[in-house]
Amino acid sequence: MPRAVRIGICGLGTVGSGTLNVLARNGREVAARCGRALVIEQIGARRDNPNCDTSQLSVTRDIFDVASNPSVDILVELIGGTTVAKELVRTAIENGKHIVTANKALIAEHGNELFELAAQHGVTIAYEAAVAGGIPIIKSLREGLVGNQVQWLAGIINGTGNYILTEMREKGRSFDQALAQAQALGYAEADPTFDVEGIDAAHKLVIMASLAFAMPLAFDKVYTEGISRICSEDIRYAEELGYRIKHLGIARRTDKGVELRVHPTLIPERRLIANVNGVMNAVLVEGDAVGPTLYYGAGAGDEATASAVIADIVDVARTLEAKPEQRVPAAGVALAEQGGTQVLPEEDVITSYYLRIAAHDKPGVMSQVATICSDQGISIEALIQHEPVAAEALVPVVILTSRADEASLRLAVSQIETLDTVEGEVVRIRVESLG
Ligand SMILES: NC(=O)c1ccc[n+]([C@@H]2O[C@H](COP(=O)([O-])OP(=O)(O)OC[C@H]3O[C@@H](n4cnc5c(N)ncnc54)[C@H](O)[C@@H]3O)[C@@H](O)[C@H]2O)c1
Ligand SMILES: N[C@@H](CCO)C(=O)O
Ligand code: NA
Repeated sequence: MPRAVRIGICGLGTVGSGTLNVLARNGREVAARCGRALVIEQIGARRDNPNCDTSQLSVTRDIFDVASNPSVDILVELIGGTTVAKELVRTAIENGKHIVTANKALIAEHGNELFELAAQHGVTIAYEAAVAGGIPIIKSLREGLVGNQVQWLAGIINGTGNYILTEMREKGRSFDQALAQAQALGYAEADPTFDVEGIDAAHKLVIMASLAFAMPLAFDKVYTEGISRICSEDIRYAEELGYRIKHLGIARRTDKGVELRVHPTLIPERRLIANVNGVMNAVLVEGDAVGPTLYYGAGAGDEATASAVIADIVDVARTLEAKPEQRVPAAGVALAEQGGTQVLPEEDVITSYYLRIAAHDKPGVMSQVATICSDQGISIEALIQHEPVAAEALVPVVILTSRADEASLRLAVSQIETLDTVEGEVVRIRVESLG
């Protein structure tokens, strides 16, 4: 029997406490599967967490004690953020420790540099919990789909955002009420604007894209749009047209580069992914050999995320004595084998659009809108016009367009907004068939 693997856990919040609790419950079976004992050598936590029991464990208030503890083999970083966390991970790597992290911000923004450092020191960085919580999507992309050229992937990869959209649609809750609930349940980031403005999803998207397309992490190149401007009437009108609004991260291989985008999206309601609700996440991956595959599960929460953290601990533990080149590379390929980061400019992305126009109830509006669209090569595929709620009130006109490039659509929208018969900004949301 190989010697026990010694684990140091930094951060005892939602995920840290969840990890301790799952290990306390399932540790024996996990160790049996791993083929070696798992010992929690040290915990680094600012304060005790009443949700877990550390009375039998060695706890330090200084997380850097864990990074320099010669008895720790694997440092599990669960503090979040990109400043102290980066310093902690760098220090631990320089001290020869393997890293397990749930921190997508850290990997997305500093992964290129940290992978390089880890390679120099012959250690690995595992980050399954960083994307889609408990769903083993990193392992699927990096190992299960290794025989494929991934064509595209699309995912609901922020549990908080999906929870908010679901609560708004199903229970008529306000955006703010639903967000407060997601925070109380431990789903939201320390700064919840990361969730609602799409930053967290962008972090996760680039991590998946780097694995799917063997490219360096390119967080600064993701087009990012959040859900904070989605209102309940758009959710309702989308339903009338047979669609659901979901916040998607999409990465697609094209001849001109890789599309990397996060934005609210109308999806046909018959698609499985359109029916992924609450905190659940789902990622669709289209491989050239396998075809479409779908991964579904809890994208956030203490024990669901702990499931991924523990899977990583076991992966690292199983290859603790292996030579670095015998391990699955953290980036999916050796860093020298990564291709370029040619990302398609947003102006060139082609999709259909949902447009909502607030129009005065006067003859001729529709023909003016149709002419503007047709001048840009855009046709109108569906249209619904609602009754004004009161005499003189504005009429919501909802349009689904044909596929158009972003630049043409922008031009059409700006012309529609200048019409005398139209008030305010046109609401526009991309539409994807995902078929
Ligand atoms: N909550 C989830 O569902 C979830 C899911 C997947 C990934 N993540 C990621 O996991 C990480 C942790 O998230 P969380 O939800 O557990 O956050 P959290 O805020 O609940 O926990 C973080 C803990 O780290 C501690 N901490 C921060 N800086 C510290 C320092 N310098 N020294 C000692 N302790 C320090 C905090 O006091 C807190 O207890 C983040 O990177 C997050 O993005 C969270
Ligand atoms: N805040 C994140 C946690 C999981 O990464 C979410 O809501 O999806
Ligand atoms: Na995961």
